[in-house]
Amino acid sequence: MDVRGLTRTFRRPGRPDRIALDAVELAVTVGTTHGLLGPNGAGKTTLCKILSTVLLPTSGEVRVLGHDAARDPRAVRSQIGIAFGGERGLYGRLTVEQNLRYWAALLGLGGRQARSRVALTMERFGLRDRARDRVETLSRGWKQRVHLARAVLGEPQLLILDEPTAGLDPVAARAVRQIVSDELAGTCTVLLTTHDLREAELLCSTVTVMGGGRVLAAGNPAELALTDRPTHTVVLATPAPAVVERLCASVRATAVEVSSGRTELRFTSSTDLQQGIAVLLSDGVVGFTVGEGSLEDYYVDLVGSRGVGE
Ligand SMILES: Nc1ncnc2c1ncn2[C@@H]1O[C@H](COP(=O)(O)OP(=O)(O)OP(=O)(O)O)[C@@H](O)[C@H]1O
Repeated sequence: MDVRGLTRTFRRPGRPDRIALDAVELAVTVGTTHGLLGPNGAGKTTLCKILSTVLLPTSGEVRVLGHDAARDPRAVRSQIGIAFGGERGLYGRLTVEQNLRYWAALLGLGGRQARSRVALTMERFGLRDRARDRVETLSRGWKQRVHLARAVLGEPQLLILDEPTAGLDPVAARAVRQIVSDELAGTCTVLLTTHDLREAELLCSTVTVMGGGRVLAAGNPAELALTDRPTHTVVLATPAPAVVERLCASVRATAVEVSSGRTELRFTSSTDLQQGIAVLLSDGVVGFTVGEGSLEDYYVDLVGSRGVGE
């Protein structure tokens, strides 16, 4: 997938145009899982809609699986699967199996081929015991599985997942993430939008952070997490200003007040971290948690400093 200089402007009668995408560049390697991150209004959904040929770009080049998405939308459509989540696209009165059979028919599959494809997909997504349940009776987590199953029925080469775990409880979210990592990753290219940065770290080999319609950063999540940032952090459970002062005088560390009464010590090497912990323990401070640089910290610094949230 290759996006160059992509711009999308929405005309709004009586009001100034809204530039949803502004000179966006995106390159995703075939067979990998790529995360699209960014605050509300960043342009993620607009970009997904253009990639899936639902929306035309205003200008720029969009190549999906070797085809021009604007000029040759049919070729793109036949090779992609989309899961937008929520209630959209599922028929509540039909059972899980009927929904999938219906989609198989729309894909042009018939008879034995449709039956076996649907059965296999239900098996892969843990839906076999729910096959006869009406979709309207399922919880959001199970509905999301049906969405994913529906999206892969046509054996797409590119799968676009728009916030696949949004609104799910932690157990259901983990089950969906497991399906993405165990069943989908590696079988096709996956483009996933999410606000859950831990999820992006777990599932994506590369991410693009968007803000205000532009690309703010792109790369491997673990590498981004450490860009211009501390490698390790120690958060103290209770204030200990005298100890923190002593520690910062003898070890390469910076102390940041992250919330009232909560101090975070930031280290840029594991040697400094070890020395810092030794100072804390020798002063009798045992209430602290050690963390590593996270994508979330990086994201909050990046997006916060640009003021690109809605
Ligand atoms: N049909 C439309 N008409 C006018 N403006 C639109 C339209 N669709 C999207 N926008 C605007 O384009 C910008 C990008 O919206 P988009 O939905 O792509 O953001 P997003 O990153 O997906 O946000 P979220 O995380 O909330 O889903 C927003 O300012 C939005 O208000």
